[in-house]
Amino acid sequence: MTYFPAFLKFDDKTILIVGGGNIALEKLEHLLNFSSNITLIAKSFNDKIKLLIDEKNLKVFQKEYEKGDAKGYDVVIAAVDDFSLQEEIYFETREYKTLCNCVDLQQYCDFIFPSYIKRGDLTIAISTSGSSPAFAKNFKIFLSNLIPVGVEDFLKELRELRDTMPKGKQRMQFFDKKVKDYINLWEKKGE
Ligand SMILES: C[C@@]1(CC(=O)O)C2=NC(=C\c3[nH]c(c(CCC(=O)O)c3CC(=O)O)Cc3[nH]c(c(CC(=O)O)c3CCC(=O)O)/C=C3\N/C(=C\2)[C@@H](CCC(=O)O)[C@]3(C)CC(=O)O)/[C@H]1CCC(=O)O
Ligand SMILES: NC(=O)c1ccc[n+]([C@@H]2O[C@H](COP(=O)([O-])OP(=O)(O)OC[C@H]3O[C@@H](n4cnc5c(N)ncnc54)[C@H](O)[C@@H]3O)[C@@H](O)[C@H]2O)c1
Repeated sequence: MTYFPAFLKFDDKTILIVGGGNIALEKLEHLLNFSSNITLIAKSFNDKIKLLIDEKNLKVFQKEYEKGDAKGYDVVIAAVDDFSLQEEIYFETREYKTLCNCVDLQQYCDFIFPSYIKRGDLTIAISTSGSSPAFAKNFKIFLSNLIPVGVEDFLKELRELRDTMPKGKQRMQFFDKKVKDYINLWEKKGE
């Protein structure tokens, strides 16, 4: 199975994470970079996730998951250590047209989490389609070391110019050259 790579608008989505362990924490940390409208349900929460929940002032329900709890959310992450509950949550979300991610059951994922690098407006997302999350993570580290310091400032400059210059062929050629020059210079620095 290959996935369509897309960058989704998450800041207006309501997100539910079911689970309060290490994996729920990992998913929460990623999601907080893109949304703050996150609710959590779990029988228990570990200390690290509790700290983050308090710091970000998130909505929390310490309880056993019950059918119906996922209703009304745009996105649900089933991050519990219980495969049958993950499956149950997935089939429940079919009724609501909610996007679901089950941390152990890839066949029950509408989307999967990539490994990603974020430097200002530059985001590089890496997926192995689930073949090897360890590869995705380590390849991210490898790529991170290749990205020049200050790329976020260069992107800021490009955005400002793009907002002020009129659209058209000339602008397209200008940016193509400017970016090629930047990349050539950075390649030379790496020699
Ligand atoms: C990228 C990353 C993002 C994140 O978690 O946010 C992510 N997993 C990461 C780490 C990681 N996960 C696992 C290991 C142990 C080594 C190994 O197994 O390789 C390590 C490495 C480590 O932790 O060192 C174990 C694991 N992962 C999944 C299963 C279930 C299964 O395979 O059935 C099991 C087995 C559990 C077990 O063995 O019992 C499933 C998924 N994990 C995914 C994403 C999705 C596919 C991504 C892709 O490849 O495209 C997918 C399908 C669903 C999803 O989670 O959305 C994050 C790196 C973040 C970073 O640092 O950059
Ligand atoms: N997708 C990934 O990236 C990835 C990586 C490693 C592990 N995993 C899988 O993630 C799962 C979770 O791992 P973990 O380390 O976070 O486990 P954990 O034991 O630390 O946490 C499990 C959480 O689920 C909650 N929970 C369990 N049953 C519940 C219920 N009925 N209602 C409400 N909450 C309930 C517990 O209270 C706890 O907070 C494991 O099954 C593991 O195989 C996924």
